[in-house]
Amino acid sequence: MELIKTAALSYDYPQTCGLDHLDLTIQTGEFVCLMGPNGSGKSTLLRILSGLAVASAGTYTFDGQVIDAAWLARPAQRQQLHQQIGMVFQNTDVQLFNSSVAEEVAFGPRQLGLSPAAIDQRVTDCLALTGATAFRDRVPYQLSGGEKKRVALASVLALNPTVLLLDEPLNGLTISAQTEMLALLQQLQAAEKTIIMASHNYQQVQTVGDRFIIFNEQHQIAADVTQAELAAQTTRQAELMKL
Ligand SMILES: Nc1ncnc2c1ncn2[C@@H]1O[C@H](COP(=O)(O)OP(=O)(O)OP(=O)(O)O)[C@@H](O)[C@H]1O
Repeated sequence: MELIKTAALSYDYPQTCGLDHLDLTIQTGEFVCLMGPNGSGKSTLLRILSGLAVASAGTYTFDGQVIDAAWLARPAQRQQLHQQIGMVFQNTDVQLFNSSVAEEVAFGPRQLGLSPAAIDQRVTDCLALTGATAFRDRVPYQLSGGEKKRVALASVLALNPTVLLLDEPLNGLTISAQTEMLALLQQLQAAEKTIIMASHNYQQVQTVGDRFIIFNEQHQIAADVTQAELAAQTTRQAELMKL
């Protein structure tokens, strides 16, 4: 099913272009890797898809609904989108603000009005899933970068979103933690989540992504290819290895 669609979507920052005329369609259950040089627009696209930013021109449609400034201005609608689309930020410090890890993960489910027992169950499950159970009583702010990533993912999963947006989720993780994170994302895809992940590390993600959307320095899509298509494009692969 067509879940996400953008048509001629552009985004302008005050002094620079963020995205230039993007046309893309993402189906439910796909595992999409966004790749490309620094500043090419990957984070900007994730911010628009999550509803944190609004396109300067063109349209963004999620699950048949056009998401624009007017639609997002209604708090109930914005909350509905944020429940369906979870985002793990590149800088996890911006999303961790509670006094303990357990509180951090409980925050979203509490906003949804779940019972204390149901909240506790979600916290326990999501911490176990992300390998963060040992940090349950720690202060999120004092965790290492890699530990913060797991807690951020746990807090996003606690809302049971259908789409997961991840901005460089492997940064700051050890090699074994990167492998665990990718295995977890594949497990989530198998549970019918749609995964959209920005990454620099082609070597790490080449076997997990179904599809690779590659940006160029002009903030446009340079290529939109399946894993098999990319595997046959040796020059492009060599370029991605250098990112
Ligand atoms: N808050 C901002 N204010 C002004 N310009 C910005 C801002 N954020 C991003 N940009 C600019 O928009 C363009 C796209 O940036 P974006 O962060 O989306 O790229 P990216 O592909 O995610 O980069 P990276 O790989 O370095 O994270 C860049 O030219 C960047 O300098």
